[in-house]
This record gives sequence, structure tokens and C-alpha cells, in this order.
Amino acid sequence: NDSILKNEANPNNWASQLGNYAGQRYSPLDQITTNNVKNLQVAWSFSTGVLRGHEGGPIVVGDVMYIHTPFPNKVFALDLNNPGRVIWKYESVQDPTVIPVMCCDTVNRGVAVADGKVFLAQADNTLVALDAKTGKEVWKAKNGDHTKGETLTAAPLVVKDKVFVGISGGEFGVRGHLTAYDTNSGKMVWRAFSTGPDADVKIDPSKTMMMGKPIGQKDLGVSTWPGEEWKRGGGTTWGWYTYDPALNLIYYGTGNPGTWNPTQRAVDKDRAKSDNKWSMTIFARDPDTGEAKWVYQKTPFDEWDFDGVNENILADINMNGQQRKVLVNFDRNGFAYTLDRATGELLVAQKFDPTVNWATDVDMKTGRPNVVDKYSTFANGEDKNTAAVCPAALGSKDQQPASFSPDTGLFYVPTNHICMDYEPFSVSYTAGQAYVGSTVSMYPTPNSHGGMGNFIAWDAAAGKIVWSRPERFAVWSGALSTKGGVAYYGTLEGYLVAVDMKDGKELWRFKTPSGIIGNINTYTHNGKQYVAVLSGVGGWAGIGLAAGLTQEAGAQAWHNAVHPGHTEGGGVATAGLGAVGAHQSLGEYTQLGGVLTVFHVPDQK
Ligand SMILES: O=C(O)c1cc(C(=O)O)c2c(n1)C(=O)C(=O)c1cc(C(=O)O)[nH]c1-2
Ligand SMILES: [Ca+2]
Repeated sequence: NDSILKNEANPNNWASQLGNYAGQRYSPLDQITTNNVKNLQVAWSFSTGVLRGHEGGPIVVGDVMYIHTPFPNKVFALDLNNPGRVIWKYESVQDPTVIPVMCCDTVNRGVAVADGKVFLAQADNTLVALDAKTGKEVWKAKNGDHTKGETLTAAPLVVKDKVFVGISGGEFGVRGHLTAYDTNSGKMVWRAFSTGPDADVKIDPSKTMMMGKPIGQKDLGVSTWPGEEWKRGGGTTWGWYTYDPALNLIYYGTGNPGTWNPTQRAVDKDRAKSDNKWSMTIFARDPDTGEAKWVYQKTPFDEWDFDGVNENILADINMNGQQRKVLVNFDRNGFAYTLDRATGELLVAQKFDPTVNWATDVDMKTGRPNVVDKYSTFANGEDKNTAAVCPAALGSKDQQPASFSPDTGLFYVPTNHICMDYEPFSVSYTAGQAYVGSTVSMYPTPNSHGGMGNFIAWDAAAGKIVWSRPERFAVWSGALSTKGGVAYYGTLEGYLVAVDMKDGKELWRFKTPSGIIGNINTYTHNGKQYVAVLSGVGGWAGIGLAAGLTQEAGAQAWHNAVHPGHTEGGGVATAGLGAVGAHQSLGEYTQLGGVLTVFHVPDQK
């Protein structure tokens, strides 16, 4: 089975969520250029009929476009020969009690299309395979249990005859894993947990490498957690997955350790003894067997909710005159990591957000961040406010995937520019209830450009920002770069923005009907290039607003939903409020609801 490889080799398609297995979100199409992008206009549009956050983007294979929605996770197959005509529609029936256990809105990051099937990971943990021609169900598999706080938001990835799905619920005491299902039968092939020992052994202490050495830890990191805390230790896998066919390795990251209160996860006063393995870690695994070839833990013993799940972009770049096969990761913690993707060797670790203050730098021998005591929520302790930590829990970058252009050798990165106050408190575990234990409030980075986002170009060999465009709100959409020299991103006000990849200069912008947290994709149909994006404000950055609520009502409803009858304990409510607070003026800029907008240059060909 090589249909994704085949489809992605044809640049007329947009065959997978990140554009290709390498996760580059780059298109070799060059009809739309820095000269004519100013003539882009709406070709057609389509309303999904679903409110709340629309993440991910349209997949195009041949004459068909596949789009998806947040809960209840509809899928539409649209006919490109009769734009907007629905070939088929899939509408799932899901238990609505799944909604309150979704931490960060009812988002879904899109479908995978391969082997004549469309794969959808539903919020209620159902992985469903649909016939790509008819939309009829081929098989279904159950990947988790929402009554225990498990949900699905990530896009599946198909590699050979397996489809990979993660799990969400790091705010609910879930134990994270990545699971492979057989694309033909829907049978589970393997499951690899992020924390503690696996049923099938997927980490080998003598073979799995970290920083050039076997991890050596026979207990697989269990002793880096107090008691049995690893069983509800988070490390969920809700981000993006990439794949290197030549090395036969699949790459993904693990999220925050549960709870957000570090004191509850400490085994010693010395923070270095409580790494909470393997949360906040990049995994490189053999997709056939699940075996972990190497790991790299970016934020051992997290104290700030810096989930390590962001996309791992595979690129071949020039470093000191040598062509290197690297993996580049823009982590929520504000550091951009360049690693050798075959071995996991750490080559570069630099801040891609100059305002990051929780660590001074990364020790290149050990790979560990040097944490600044003043911003250590563990050093300051429970029920104490740690003020002015940068970045906020939303991170310098959250789920919004970046882009790499092989033409310029640069990365184009949507980023956030927000700081926070963080007050951890003790919380007890109840299955299906929030397991957070922190009050967080967020606000624009002080003494900075005044906005809450930047769109930047990054040199991953040097570890340096090449240019940076300030934006009023967090840039929560996925980026696109193109051979035509134009990069695209969306804003929370709903603008689709086109910039010159050389210098970041704005070339064009268009106001779509709602805030953009989806990814901008491009394809050709009948020989002509189109640009497509889903609007629909939401996600963590637009939460509350996406539910059509005022700031106060939104926070209250959120709180009641995730933690009925409790004022202490959950803490997701206050964290949610923090995100709303950061963007409190957004409501006047955007409408709710999902809309697909497709653009073209009308007089082209
Ligand atoms: O730990 C988790 O399992 C988990 C899941 C999700 C999710 O599934 O969307 C998010 C987060 N954490 C999270 O920390 C976060 O900032 C976040 C933002 C978003 C979003 O889509 O805007 N989802 C999530
Ligand atoms: Ca999380």
C-alpha cells in the first residue's frame, strides 16, 4: 500500500493533512506568485453547518475534496467538477457527554485518505474507515473511553497497511498511547504507551536511544513518578505525526504530564529526579513493530503545561556545508529543536520566541533545559502564584502546524506571543473528571509589540529568526509555503494573509466569514491552482467565543461542564478562562461557524 506516497508525488493533490509525509506543508505549485497573488478572489465556498473550531484542512485527491467538521464530526466529499456539490456526506451519531471531556474545544484535525478509504478519528474515540467513493462505513474500531476522559482530536496518519491514531485527555488523567490499526480489517496491531511499561514491549532499555546512549532505564521511567501516578500520567498524543519512508520511522510527540501541579508529580526536592518519563517527548518508532528507535524529552518534569506534541517536520538542510537529514520541532516551550532524524542526536536548540523566560537555554550535552528558579512553579510551590512566565500554557506555538520550503531552506511558523500567571494546587483523581490543579491567567506578552502573535521565518541550521511579522492575535492556523514564493496563514479575526517568503512583506489579505484556526492548503483542478481554507473560530485560543458565549458565561459554563459541583480540583475552567482573557476583544472581529473558502486568480489559464 503506497497510495499516500503516490498521491503526494502528484502536486495537483493535497494528499494528507500536512501535505506530505515529511510534514512540510509545502507545495511545488507556482501559478500563484508574488506578482499575481494580489488578484486572488473567491472561486466558491461551502458552509459546513457546524459551529465551533474548525482545525485541519481539506484533502484533495483527483476531482474530489474531502472536508470534515468538529463534533459531531461530519465528513463531506465535494465534487470539484461541480464546485460545492456534495457527492456524499457522513454524519456520525455520538454521545454528547463527550463534549465536556474535550479540554480545548470540540476540534478535529481532519481525515486521512488512502487505499480507497477515508479515515476519521471521532471525538468519542471511534476510528471509522469510510469507502472513499460512497461514504459508507467499511469498519469501526474503539480506541478509548470518554467516561475516563479519553477523546480524539488528532488526524490519523496512514503508513503502508496501518492507520495510526493517538489519544487526547492529558487534562483528565489519561495514560497516553499511539495505536496502529490494520487499514483493511480495523484490527489493532500494536499500542505503545507513553508512560510506564507496555503490554507489548515497545521500548528496549538496551536499544532505545536518548542523546546518543541507550536509555538504560529498566523500569522504563516508572521511578520518575511518585507511586502509580504514571498510570494517569498524561503524555497524550494529540498532535501531528510524520513519517520517513527511507528510515521507516514514524515521529510524534507526547503531551503534558498530569496534573499541571508539579508537586504532585515529584519524587524528590531535586527536580532532576522527577522527569515524568516519557511525557513531553519526541518518539521515533518503527511503524511495523512499534519499537522505539530513539526518544528525546524536551521538557522533563513540566511545570507550565508545555505539551510536547507539535509536528516534527522532516527536512534535508545544509548545516556547516553538509547536507543533513534533520527533524525540526517548534515546541510549545518556545525552543526550536533540530535533531538528526535517524539517531535523535540534538544539533540545535534555540528560542524561536525571544521573550521565553522559563529557561535560559538547553544544555547540548544532556539535552535538558536550564530552568530559571524564579519561573519554576515547583520551586515556588503549591498555592503560590508564579507570575509572568513566558510563554503561557498556550505556548510560543500550539497545534498550528508550520511549513518548510526546500526552495528557501526556511521554516514558516505561526506563533503565539502570550505570557501567564500560574498557581498550582493539589487535586484528587476521579475518572472522567478534570485532573489539572492549576489556576492560569494569560495576557499579551508585556513590553512587546502589543499583539499576541507573530508569523516568523526560521533558519533551523543557525537557530535564528530571519524575519517576524507581528499579528494582533495568536496565529492559530497552519502555514503553507509554495514554489510561487508566497506563504499563507490565517488569523483569528478571519483574515487569510499572503506574504512574500523572502521578507514577510504582505502581498494580499482577505476576510473570510470566521476566525481561521484551520490549515491553508493548495491544489490544482483542470490545470489551475486553487488555495483552500476552513474558517470557524475555536480551539483553545478561541474557546468560549466559539461556543457563542461571553467571556464570563463561557468560563462559567466550561467550569460547570468539566467539574460539576467542584470549585477546587479541576482547574481547566480557570485555564480556559485564561485563554479567553488573552483574546477578550476577539468577539467583535469574527462570526461563528464553519465555512470552506476556495480562492483562485480568475483570469489565469
Ligand atoms: O493533553 C491533551 O490531551 C490535550 C489535548 C488537546 C486536544 O486534543 O485538542 C489540547 C491540549 N491538550 C492542550 O494542552 C492544548 O493547548 C490544546 C489546544 C488545542 C486546540 O485545538 O486549540 N487542543 C489542545
Ligand atoms: Ca494538554
